[in-house]
Amino acid sequence: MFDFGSSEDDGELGEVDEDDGPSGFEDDLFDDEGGEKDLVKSPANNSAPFESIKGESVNQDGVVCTRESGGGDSYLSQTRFDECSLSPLTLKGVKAAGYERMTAVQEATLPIILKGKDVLAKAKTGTGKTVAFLLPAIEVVSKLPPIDRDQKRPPISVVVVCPTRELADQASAEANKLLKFHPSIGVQLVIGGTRMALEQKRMHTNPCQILVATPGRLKDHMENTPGFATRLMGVKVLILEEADRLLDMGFRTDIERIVAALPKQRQTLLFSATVPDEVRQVCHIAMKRDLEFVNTVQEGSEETHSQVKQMHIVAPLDKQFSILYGLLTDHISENVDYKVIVFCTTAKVTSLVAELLAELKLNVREIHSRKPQSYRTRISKEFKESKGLILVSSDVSARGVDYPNVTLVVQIGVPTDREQYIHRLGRTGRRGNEGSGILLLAPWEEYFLRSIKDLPITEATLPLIDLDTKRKVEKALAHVEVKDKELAYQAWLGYYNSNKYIGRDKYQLVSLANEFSRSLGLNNPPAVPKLVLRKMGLNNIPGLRSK
Ligand SMILES: Nc1ncnc2c1ncn2[C@@H]1O[C@H](COP(=O)(O)OP(=O)(O)OP(=O)(O)O)[C@@H](O)[C@H]1O
Repeated sequence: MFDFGSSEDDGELGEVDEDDGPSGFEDDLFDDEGGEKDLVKSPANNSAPFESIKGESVNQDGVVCTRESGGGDSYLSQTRFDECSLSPLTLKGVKAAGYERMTAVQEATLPIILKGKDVLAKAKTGTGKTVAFLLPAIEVVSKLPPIDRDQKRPPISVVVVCPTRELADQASAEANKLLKFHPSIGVQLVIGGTRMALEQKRMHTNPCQILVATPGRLKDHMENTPGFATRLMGVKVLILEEADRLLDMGFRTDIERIVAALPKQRQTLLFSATVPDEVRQVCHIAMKRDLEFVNTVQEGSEETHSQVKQMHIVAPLDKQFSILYGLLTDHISENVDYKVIVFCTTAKVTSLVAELLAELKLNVREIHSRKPQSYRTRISKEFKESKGLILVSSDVSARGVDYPNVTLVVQIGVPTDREQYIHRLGRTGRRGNEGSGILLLAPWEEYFLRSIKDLPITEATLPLIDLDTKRKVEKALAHVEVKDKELAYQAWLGYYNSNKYIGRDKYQLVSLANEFSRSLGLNNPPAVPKLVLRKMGLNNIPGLRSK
C-alpha cells in the first residue's frame, strides 16, 4: 500500500513504564511512571568528571581509552567459552544453553571481570550482555564455601538489579539456564507486582545466593523483610543492568540506598547499550575508582545495528492511525512470520492503540504497567514464543527484553530520549538478525531527529492513505470505548507536559492535546479532574476542560 521514497535525513527516562521505580503522584494521575521520570534526566554532574574514576582506562592526556573489541556488527567472536578460565560445571551449563563461541562483549569483559575488576560495559542491543555478566558472577559464587544447610538465612552473594520486571524475569531465567550443573546455587527473583509475603516465604524455604530484583521491590525487602539486610552483607558482586536507566534521576535515590546497604568490598558491574556521559559521571556512586570502561561499539560506528533499516515519517496526528494501520498491513502481507512491536508514549495510550488495532482485526496483544503482573508475564511469554503477532507496548518492553525474531519496531510519538529510541529499536535485529524500525512523529516532534542525527535513519515520504483505509480506521475508532479515549487524552497531556521541549509552552501544549483528542474522533476534549490539572500546572489554561 505504501511506497517509501526515502531520502537521507539528518534528523527520556525514558519512560520506565514500570512499577518499581520511585512512584510520584504522576503514576496515579497521568498513568505512566515513565512519562515524568524520563524527562527528569540527571543533569550532567560537572563536578564529578569521569577522569576522577578513570583507573587504567584514561590515558595521560585524560582521554578515556576504551577497549575496542569485535568488529562492526559481527555477532560472535572467534573465541570459544572453553578457552576462558571458567569452571567445568559452568562450561557444561554454557554448552547446554547452546553457546559455543563468545559474543564480542563476552570476549571483551569476561577476562577482566574474572580478575575481579569493576567493569562498565557498553555493547549494542541483543549482543549477549546478560550472559556476559552472569557467567563471572556464577564463577564467584561457585568458588565460595558451600552454604550450611542448617543456616536459616544464608548470605546473598550476587545482586542483579534490573529496571523492569520483564528484564529481571529474563535475567533470572538465563541464570537458571546457566546454573543447570550447579544444583547448589539458587536464584530468586524479587519484583514488584507480586506478593511480598510469597517472596519472603520463598527466600526462607529456598536459600538463594543470586538475587535478581527490580529496585523498588529490593528496597522494600531491605526495609521490611526480617534478616534480609544481614543477608545482603554477604554480597560479593553487584550488577546494574541497563545501568544508564538505573543511574538516571528516576532511579538514582533507590540505587544509592541499595548500594549503601551492600558491603564496600565487592565487585560492581554496569552494563548497557547506551552509556551517556552523565552516567559515566555518576557511576562512582557504585563503582571503584579504577573501574574499566569496556566499549564494544567501535569509535565512529553507530550504536544501532547496520542490518536494521531505520526510517522516520512525519505526519499530522489525524493521519497517524491510518498510517500505522497501513504500515502494519503492508508489513504483514510481506512477512509471513511477522512479529511487530508498536511502542507508544504512555500506558493508557498503549491500551488505546491496542484496542484500535484489535478493532481493525489485527492479531494484537498489549503490555504496560497498568496490567497485572501475571498478565504481563503471560503476554511476554506468548510473544516470545510466537509468530504472526503484534505487541503494543509502553516502555516496559523498551530495554533488554529478548523477544526473538522481531521483524519490525514502530515507535509512535516522540521517545523520551535518544537512549530510549536506541533501546526500543534494539528489540529487532538481535543476534545479527535483520529487522526494521519506523519512527512516526508529528510535525512538532521533529526536533527529536536532531538527537539521533548520527544514526542511519532515513526519511520516508508521507504514505498515501487510500479511502478504504481511512474509513476502516474511522469506523474502528468509533468502536473504541470513550472512557479509554478520555484516559489516553489525559495520559497524553501528562506525558507531553513533562517533555522539556513541548511542555514549555502550556498554551501550545493544550492546543496539541486537543488535536490529539480530535484524532481520536472526539468532538470535545475530555474534562480532566481539577486536581490533576493543578498538579500538572495546567489549571486556568484556556482550551482545557476541568471536572
Ligand atoms: N555466546 C552466545 N552464543 C549464542 N547466543 C548467545 C550468546 N550469548 C547470548 N546469546 C543469546 O543472544 C540473545 C541476546 O542476548 P541478551 O538479551 O543478553 O542481549 P543484550 O545485549 O543484553 O541486549 P539488550 O541490550 O537489548 O539488553 C539471547 O537470546 C541470548 O540467549
